[in-house]
Amino acid sequence: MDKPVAMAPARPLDHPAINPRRIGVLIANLGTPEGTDYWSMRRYLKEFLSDRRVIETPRLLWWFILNGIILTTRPGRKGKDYETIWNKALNESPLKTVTRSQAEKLQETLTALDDRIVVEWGMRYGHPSMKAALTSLQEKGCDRILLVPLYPQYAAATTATACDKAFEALMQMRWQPTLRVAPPYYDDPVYIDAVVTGLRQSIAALDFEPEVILASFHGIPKEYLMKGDPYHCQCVKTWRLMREAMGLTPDQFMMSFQSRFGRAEWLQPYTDATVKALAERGVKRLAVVMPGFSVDCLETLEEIAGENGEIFHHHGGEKFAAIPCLNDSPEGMRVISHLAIRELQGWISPAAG
Ligand SMILES: C=CC1=C(C)c2cc3[nH]c(cc4nc(cc5[nH]c(cc1n2)c(C)c5CCC(=O)O)C(CCC(=O)O)=C4C)c(C)c3C=C
Ligand SMILES: [Fe+2]
Ligand SMILES: [Fe+2]
Repeated sequence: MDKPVAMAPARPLDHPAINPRRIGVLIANLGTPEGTDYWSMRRYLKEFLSDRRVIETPRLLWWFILNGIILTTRPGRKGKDYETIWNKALNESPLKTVTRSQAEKLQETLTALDDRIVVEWGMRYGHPSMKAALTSLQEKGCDRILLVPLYPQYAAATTATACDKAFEALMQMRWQPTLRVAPPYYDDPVYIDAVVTGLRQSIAALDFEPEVILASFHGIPKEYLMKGDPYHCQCVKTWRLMREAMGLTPDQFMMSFQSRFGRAEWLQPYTDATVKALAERGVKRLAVVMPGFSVDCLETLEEIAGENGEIFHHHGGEKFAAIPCLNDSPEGMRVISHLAIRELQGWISPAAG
């Protein structure tokens, strides 16, 4: 009789633990300072404005401008602006509070479809970092990860740099998860319907009917458009689709670019100049919607609701409204869930979604 063959154990006794296979979803946004004090602001601005995707000025020249002028004056000034919007209950900026809530709500929706899905949120600058979020997903056993940059319109300065940071984190991993990236959604019918529905609901709740609605998008330097960045064209398409859905003319539903930084020319028309010109032209009731921001932040709450509201009133305007972003509202979550479920196809059961 043959001797039984000794079977090698399936796994050596000191084999590292094997986690169950899960699927990760990482929602990513820009990032925000940890505090409003000088050093927190300086740390945030230094990381942000040292990014070559954001500032393309030659390195040596920019080093002197950044360290010599910007990082000495801007942290104090902008820290005061952040104080006006700060979430004092949680001691954090609204961008963080809302992004966390978006992740929690998305987790609930996706768990109902497939309990293997784990949702995390990460910031391109500051905390929680993209690396921390990706590592956490990996530690939870995710070998497939969907990255959803929460920018409806693609810009190298926002979407591409978030992807760079994610892939940079993957560079250090022995067992890299498979990474998928959700595309920009500037013309997605679900997104357009959500921003238009949100706009209609906000207008219905106002104590006035706007004569003009202005869609204000964050700007980028005009040079970036000339070099081939599609951001401008994607913003224009979002604006056109929203205008058509609202049934308004280009005079009733206008478009502009805000948040200019530095002395170079940025995409035009500028929001502050447009708001001023409208007030001077005799427009008394104005609403500003900011469809390029998935979350209310300094640029929507302080710059538009605060500064531009003042500009409008100062030049003769009477009623001004800054329309809230989609945030974690049912409409906002409808967009994020739609993107995630669509892009997860093939990883989750076809019936899901
Ligand atoms: C929505 C898309 C955004 C694009 C495009 C964008 C381009 C861009 N931004 C800067 C410089 C700054 N932006 C700042 C704040 C900020 N920017 C966005 C979004 C886009 N930026 C958001 C959501 C925020 C707010 C973050 C928050 O904490 O609430 C700031 C910091 C504030 C300040 O100092 O003014 C800077 C600086 C450039 C140069 C740029 C394109 C090249
Ligand atoms: Fe910005
Ligand atoms: Fe364009």
